Amino acid sequence: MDPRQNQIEVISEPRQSLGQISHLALDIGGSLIKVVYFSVSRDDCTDREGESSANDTLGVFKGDKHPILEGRLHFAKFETSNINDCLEFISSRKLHLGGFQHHENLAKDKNLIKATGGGANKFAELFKEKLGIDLDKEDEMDCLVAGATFLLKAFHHEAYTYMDGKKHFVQIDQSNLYPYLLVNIGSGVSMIKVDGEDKFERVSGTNVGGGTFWGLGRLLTKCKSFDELLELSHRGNNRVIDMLVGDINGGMDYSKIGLSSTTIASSFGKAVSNNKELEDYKPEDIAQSLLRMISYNIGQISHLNALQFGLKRIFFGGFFIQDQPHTMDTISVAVHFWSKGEAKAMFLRHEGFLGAIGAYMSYPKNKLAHNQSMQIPLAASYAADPNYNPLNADKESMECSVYAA
Ligand SMILES: Nc1ncnc2c1ncn2[C@@H]1O[C@H](COP(=O)(O)OP(=O)(O)O)[C@@H](O)[C@H]1O
Ligand SMILES: CC(C)(COP(=O)(O)O)[C@@H](O)C(=O)NCCC(=O)O
Repeated sequence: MDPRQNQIEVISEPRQSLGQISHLALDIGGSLIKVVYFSVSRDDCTDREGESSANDTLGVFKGDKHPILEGRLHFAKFETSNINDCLEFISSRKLHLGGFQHHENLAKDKNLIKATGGGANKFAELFKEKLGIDLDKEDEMDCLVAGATFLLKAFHHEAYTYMDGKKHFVQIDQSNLYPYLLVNIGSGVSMIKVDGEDKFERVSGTNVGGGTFWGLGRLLTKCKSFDELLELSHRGNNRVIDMLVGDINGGMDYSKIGLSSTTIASSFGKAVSNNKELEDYKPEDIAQSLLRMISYNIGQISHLNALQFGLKRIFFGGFFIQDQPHTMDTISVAVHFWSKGEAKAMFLRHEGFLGAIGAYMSYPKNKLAHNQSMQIPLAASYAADPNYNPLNADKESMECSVYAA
C-alpha cells in the first residue's frame, strides 16, 4: 500500500529522491504531529579526503562560505488522531534509521529521536512499540523559541507582515532581533517574551485558540474537516451574525472613541436579536464570524502582553494561522488598532513547525547521525539558497546548506 494514501497532508513531498537522512525530529501536539528531517544532497565532508573525517566537524573548511553539507529540510504534518499514518510515513521512508534499509548499529545503539509537544510523553510507548525508537523529550517552550530564532536568523525571507491582502517580507536585522513576543497559536495559545538566545519567559497564554475554532466550528457548521471549515469561512460574511458598531449606531461611526461603523461591536451579537435558530444561518457566515472572533481576541491579548513588556514586535506561529488571509488580516488589524500602529504583527512562513525545528536543533553538537557516517555540527549555521524566492517557493522543503560555525 502506498504509505501516503492515508496521510492527511504531506507538505514535504521530496522533489528529488531522498539522499541520506539525518536527524528526524517531531512535535506531537494536541491537534497535529509535525515532522522535520534533513536529507543530504551533497556531503562535502566525505568528498574531501584528508580534510575531514567522521569525527571532525567544526572548522573543517577554511573558507567562510564553503558549506559542509547541502540538502533540504523537509516538513510534514499529520493529525494527531491519525498517529498511525505518521508512524507509517516514518517507517516506510526509514526516517528513523537515516533513510537506510539496513541499520547495522540499531542493535547496539539506543535509537533516540528528539521530540517535543505533550504527545512526546503521551505516545512514547507507541513509538517504542511500533518503530523501536525512544523519544528524547525536549521542552515545548524551549523548542518553540529555538525554532523561531533559528528561522529568523537563518532565512532572509521568513517573517512578513500582512495588511490589505498583501504580504510584505521583513528583513530581520540579526543584531537587533531581541526582544520580541512569540505567540504560538496551536490548540491553545502560548505567549513568550524572548530576550535572547536562551533567555525567555512564557508570560501568558489563552485557552481560546486553534482548537476552539476547530471544535466550535465543527459543532456549529457540521463540517467534516478543518480545511472544509476554513474554506467555508472564506466564502462567508460575518456581518450577518456579528453586531457591528454601525448596527448599533444607526449606520454611523462612533468616532469619539475611534470606532468605525464596520468594526465588530459584538461577535455573534446579531444572533440574539432576530429570533433565528442555528439552521437559519449559513455555515459559511458562522465560520467566518468564529474565525474573526478568535483571531481578533488573540491579536488583542497579544497586544496587551506586548504593551505590558514594552515589545514592539510580535511574531505569530502555530498551525492555526496556516497562511490564512482572514486570520492574518484580523490579527494584524487587532494589533495595529490597539497599539495605535506602534506594534507590528508578523507571521512566519514555517509557522506550524517552530517546535519541530527547535527539537531538530536540540540534537547535541557533533552527535553522530543515525547512520554513523555523517555528522552535522548543530552549532553550525544553516543558510537558505540565495536564489530562494519566498513568493514562488512552497513550504514543502527548502534548500539548506550547513556551514561551519
Ligand atoms: N488538518 C488540521 N486538522 C486539525 N487542525 C488543524 C489542521 N490544520 C490546521 N489546524 C489548526 O491548527 C491547530 C493546531 O496547531 P498546532 O500548531 O499544530 O498545535 P498543536 O501543537 O496543539 O497540535 C488546530 O487547533 C487547528 O486550529
Ligand atoms: C498547553 C499548551 C502549551 C500545549 O500546546 P499546544 O499543543 O496547544 O500547541 C497550550 O495549549 C497552551 O498554552 N494553552 C493555553 C493555556 C493557558 O495559558 O491558559
